[in-house]
Amino acid sequence: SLFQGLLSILRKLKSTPDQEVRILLLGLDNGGKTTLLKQLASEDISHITPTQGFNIKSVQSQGFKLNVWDIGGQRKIRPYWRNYFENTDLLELAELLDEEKLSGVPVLIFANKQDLLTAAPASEIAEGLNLHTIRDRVWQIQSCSALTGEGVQDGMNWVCKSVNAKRK
Ligand SMILES: Nc1nc2c(ncn2[C@@H]2O[C@H](COP(=O)(O)OP(=O)(O)OP(=O)(O)O)[C@@H](O)[C@H]2O)c(=O)[nH]1
Ligand SMILES: [Mg+2]
Repeated sequence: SLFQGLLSILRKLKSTPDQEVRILLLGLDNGGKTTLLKQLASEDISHITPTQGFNIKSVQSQGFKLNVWDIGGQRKIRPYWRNYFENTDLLELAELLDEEKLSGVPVLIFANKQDLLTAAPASEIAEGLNLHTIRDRVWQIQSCSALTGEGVQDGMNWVCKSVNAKRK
């Protein structure tokens, strides 16, 4: 299928040169991943529909080429995540952290939609996800609004800083 073709291309892209950073944007549907990615690339965010597969976008930041993979989060798409990781369900952060192929990879959690009064604050999300128990890698939680762009670049700056530190 087209999807399998895409996956095989993505697998070939796996070896990433030094100045390039591969970022997986994972999360449940409607979380704002695509909006965040488009905001990052300074693209129009007014006509975004649920992602039926992948979006890949490259953005330059701090001398890095960030190759961001935005993967659809709808329940019917989530099973495909495992094609990439060759693992079963990866619905939980804990499972992602256990994934051998992602060992030591810095983790950034975006607490998105902070422009909404009903949004859970980052501190609450950090507690709910037990982030303080993560000891095997650097992690960060970043409040943001993909709608206004607030916090998005700050999050990516942290990513660049962490990748830099890891490669030195
Ligand atoms: N208020 C508010 N709405 C947002 C924000 N970010 C995204 N949205 C809205 O949330 C909805 C879903 O956004 P998407 O970017 O499509 O979400 P997604 O995570 O890519 O969803 P899937 O592709 O289905 O996995 C859209 O209506 C966005 O406009 C935000 O920071 N604030
Ligand atoms: Mg999307």
